[in-house]
Parts: sequence; C-alpha cells; structure tokens
Amino acid sequence: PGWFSEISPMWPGEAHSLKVEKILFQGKSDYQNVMVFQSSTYGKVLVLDGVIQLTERDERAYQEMITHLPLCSIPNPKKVLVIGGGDGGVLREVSRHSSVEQIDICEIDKMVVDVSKQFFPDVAVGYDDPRVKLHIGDGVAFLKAVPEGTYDAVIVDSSDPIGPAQELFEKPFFASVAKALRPGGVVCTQAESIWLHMHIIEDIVANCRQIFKGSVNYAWTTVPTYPSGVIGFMLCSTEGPPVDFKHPVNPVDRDDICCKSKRPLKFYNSEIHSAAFCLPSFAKKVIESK
Ligand SMILES: NCCCN[C@H]1CC[C@H](NCCCN)CC1
Repeated sequence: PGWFSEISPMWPGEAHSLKVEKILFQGKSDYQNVMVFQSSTYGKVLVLDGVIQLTERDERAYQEMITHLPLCSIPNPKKVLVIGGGDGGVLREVSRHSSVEQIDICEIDKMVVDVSKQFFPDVAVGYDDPRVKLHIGDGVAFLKAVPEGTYDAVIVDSSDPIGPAQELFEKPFFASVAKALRPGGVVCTQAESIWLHMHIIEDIVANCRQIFKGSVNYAWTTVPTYPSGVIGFMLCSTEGPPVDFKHPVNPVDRDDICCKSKRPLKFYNSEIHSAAFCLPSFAKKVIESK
C-alpha cells in the first residue's frame, strides 16, 4: 500500500519508485538493513540499505550478463569464484556451463542468503548445484587466502561502494583478484552506471589497467529497476593467453538445455554479448583514454 522510492546520495536528485503491494520481510543483519516487498508490477523486490538489489521481473538481465560475459569469453572455464551474489542468481547462471567443476561463493551477509532462499526460490535455485561451495565471510579476506592462480574466472557481484562493498571497488582488492586468477583468467565486476558514476568508473578503469595486464574492457546492459536504467561491468583478463571479450568463444546457448531446473536464457545471447561493449561517445572517450 503506497510506493517505495530508492533515494540515495549515490544518485542525488532522482529516485526510481515501485508501487508496493505488501512488505514481506524487514530485518537488520550485522551489515545492513534487509527488506523484501511484493511490488505491483515487478514481482518480489530485494532491498539492502534502501537500495534495490533485484526484482523478479528483471533480475535475469543483470545475472545473465554479469556471468556469461566473462564465462563465454574463455574456453572451458573450470574453477569459478563469486564474490557477493548471496541471492544465488549468479550461481544459477554459472551452473549452465557444463565445463565448470567448482563454484566457490563468498558472501558476507548470511541474511541475504537465507532471505533469498525463502522469498526468491527461482534465484536461490543456484545453491542447489552440487558444485557450489558457500563461504560466509568478507571477500577481501577470502581472496587473500586463495592460492595464486586458482581460478579461471572471478565474478564480483557486489552492491555499491557505500556500505559493506566499499572495499570491493579499491585497488588492493583488484590486486588480490589478479593473484587468484590463472594466466589468461578473467574477472567481471559490477561497475555502476555511465549516466551516474563516470568518475567512479574512470578510477576503476585506471586501477584495472595498472593491475590487469591482459585486456580491460567496460560493458553495459539495461536493467529497468537500477537507477538510470543501466548498469555496467568491468571485464578484465590477466597476462597470459589473450582474451577477446568482444567475441565469445564459448557459447552458452547450447548449454542452456542441459539444466533441468533452470528456464532457458531470457536475456543473454552472443549478439548482445558483443553489443554490450559498444559505448556512447561520452563514455568511450573516458574509458578508452585511461
Ligand atoms: N545479484 C544482484 C544484486 C547486486 N547487484 C546490484 C547492482 C546495482 C546496485 N545499484 C545500482 C547503482 C547504480 N548503478 C545494487 C546492487
């Protein structure tokens, strides 16, 4: 009864609103406020500290892109690490790749996992995959303990740089990701909006270029319920076998029939993979000059 508006100092002067049918959960974990509500037109919505994390209607756009942009860019990914992503949506997408043997996930807030399993079963279905190993803890500390060159791919499905995820946008964290990746390994991180955060993106790209000596690219997609309606990703590879992110070598399309418990891909395909790296001039100028 009424409206939820996503008001934040991260997007001053604007707020996306969703009509609320019923509040289903409100809690406070050790790290953040957690809320779930039934919206009128976007299904159930997960909110952390007042910021929309996902809605049932459009979550697949984000989860499919943040997962398949990296995993379809390398042949035969075997070991994958997810930092954040406690809702399980990225796990659901990683499990579409039959070459994957081990999926580690490090999520700091157990309440996010429990709430997702209770209210978003089609998202948390990712936890049902036997290859998944859940670690509850700080991704920064987790990565420091990872042996060098362990993973083929790391996916950083974080919230925004204000709150628990702040350190996941800083240089030391990127350096620990690079160490945990094999030569020619890939990382994909949530990288904000070109409409709202060009300065944050500028800093992230500059840091990535110093740390990842393979390729460094920025891709973006549309998610109606994220502020400005778009969200971006940093796609980086470590020195080693070259990775051409713009031309997928490992199409997941043929894999999606292998997973019984998941519906076919709703958003990602090979064409939109390549298109995701095409940037408007104002963003291209900043990102490609760094
Ligand atoms: N597993 C999906 C949820 C986590 N990612 C979200 C990415 C967008 C972010 N706000 C958008 C900020 C404007 N770019 C909230 C978390």
